[in-house]
Amino acid sequence: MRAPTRFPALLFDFDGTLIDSAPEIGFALNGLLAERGRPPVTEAQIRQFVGDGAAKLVERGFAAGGDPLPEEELPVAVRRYLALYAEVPAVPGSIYPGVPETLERLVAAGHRLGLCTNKPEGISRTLLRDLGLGPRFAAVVGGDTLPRRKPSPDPLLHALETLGHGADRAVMVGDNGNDVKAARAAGMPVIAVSYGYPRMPVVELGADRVIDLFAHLPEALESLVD
Ligand SMILES: O=C(O)COP(=O)(O)O
Ligand SMILES: [Mg+2]
Repeated sequence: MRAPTRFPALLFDFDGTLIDSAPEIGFALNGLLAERGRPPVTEAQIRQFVGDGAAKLVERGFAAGGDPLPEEELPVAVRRYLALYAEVPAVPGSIYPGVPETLERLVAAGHRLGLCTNKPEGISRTLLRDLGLGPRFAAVVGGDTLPRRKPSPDPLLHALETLGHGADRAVMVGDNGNDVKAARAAGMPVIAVSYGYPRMPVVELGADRVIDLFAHLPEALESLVD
């Protein structure tokens, strides 16, 4: 029989943690900007813009050109961006090294996995499926699933309800301040990856551990056990 694990529930951020999605997001956002006669944004800018959901991304994309979109035009622009993004095929090479194997290993070791992303839930589910990662996740919570998204603890607590474990038996894994804040507010430890889109030096995020490779996650989880 498998030994019971100290942290049976593991929650993961998506963009910048499991996948390097900036090129695909940039393709869709620049498609929208081009349609509106706006200048494109660079991939480096996209990395700064991702993490607060689709509306913030679109807002930042327009503002980057020096001419912010009037607030009332944002919902239509966001819908168009999401339609363009949904058309971008999933790129298997966008999965960070070691992710599929490590997730498989964690599930085999008895962990239940949840995705907590600020990306819309529908697109997240489709992407997980197309990348072959869908079966690993027993819960998926997106930026539009609940009234509040990360840094609110709500998405994390909602995923934990589905997984059937309390925050005291769970760990969050993410790449930016929203992930750390949400985990803290939910009362759970957090591990940060150093290769994502953190918008500040990753050591300053205040995570319990920082890992440079996703494959180091099982070891980092071990080191959290008191
Ligand atoms: O802002 C987004 O759309 C996604 O961000 P996340 O997967 O890193 O939460
Ligand atoms: Mg992220």
